[in-house]
Amino acid sequence: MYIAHTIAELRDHLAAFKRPAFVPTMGNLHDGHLALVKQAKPLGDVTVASIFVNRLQFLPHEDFDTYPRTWDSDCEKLRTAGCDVLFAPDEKALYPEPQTCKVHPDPALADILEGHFRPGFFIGVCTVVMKLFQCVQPRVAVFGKKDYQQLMMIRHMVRQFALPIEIVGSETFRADDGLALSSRNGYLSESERAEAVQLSKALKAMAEAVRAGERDLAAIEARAMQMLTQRGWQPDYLVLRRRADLQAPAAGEPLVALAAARLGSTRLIDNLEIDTPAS
Ligand SMILES: Nc1ncnc2c1ncn2[C@@H]1O[C@H](COP(=O)(O)OP(=O)(O)OP(=O)(O)O)[C@@H](O)[C@H]1O
Ligand SMILES: CC(C)(CO)[C@@H](O)C(=O)[O-]
Ligand code: BAL
Repeated sequence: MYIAHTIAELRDHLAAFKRPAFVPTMGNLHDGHLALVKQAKPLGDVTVASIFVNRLQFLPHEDFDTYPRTWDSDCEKLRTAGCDVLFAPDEKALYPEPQTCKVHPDPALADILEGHFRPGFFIGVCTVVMKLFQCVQPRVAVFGKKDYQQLMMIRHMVRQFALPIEIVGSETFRADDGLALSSRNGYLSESERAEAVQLSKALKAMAEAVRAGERDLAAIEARAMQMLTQRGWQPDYLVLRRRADLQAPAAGEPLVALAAARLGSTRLIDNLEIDTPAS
């Protein structure tokens, strides 16, 4: 696996290829990330991953400084997964001057849910992804559905700027008990880790209620909220939205249940696409 630490090194190396398939990450890699790399492999003539903890998408009180950085094991995992190129710039290499020119994504999608609770988050994400896209110039890029709104945001950005990049969404990789794998799961204590499964259970209960034909979506959301709150969680949101734009659904529209909640000091997100439309 070739490791590029600068944009120049990356461009020199990738000049020999026509169809890079790209997986951007913030490192501390787990099997969910590796599934993305394996999915990317047959889609291009070279598989590129990036590791960059992007300061622009963290609020001042968030975990930028403590975000787990596990360089040696990340490299080993990427090699084993068959990654060909790792782009791992430091902040000076990717942002040699303050990044004052930013991508401002559509507020209708960027300012709700994650964007509401993490103001500016999607400006930071879209700006770094746009920049990484300029560096790698991929033909295809793979993102996880675990970060559902992020995937939608990137698809929208790519469409609006007519970027010649196919965006592939990869199914959420879960632990045996149903917890979505996430780097931030590493912050959980042993007892919190056992409790963490309740987030996906709350989403499943919402999906079951929709499947059973319950029409009052607000009541379904309120029950899920109460269930987690009673167990000591602090939910930011637990909602049923239409898949097209994550707005309030009307009858007959395909749904997705989305959640973000804090367990102790760890904030987890998850979501579930629901086969049955709103009734
Ligand atoms: N369990 C998972 N299944 C599928 N894709 C995932 C999973 N976890 C992360 N990804 C995807 O991997 C890419 C990089 O994500 P990132 O490095 O932020 O990992 P993360 O585990 O989501 O970290 P965090 O805990 O900080 O949210 C994103 O496209 C993300 O959606
Ligand atoms: C897409 C991304 C790598 C941008 O920093 C990050 O938001 C992530 O890891 O999901
Ligand atoms: N996994 C999305 C990146 C973030 O939470 O900062």
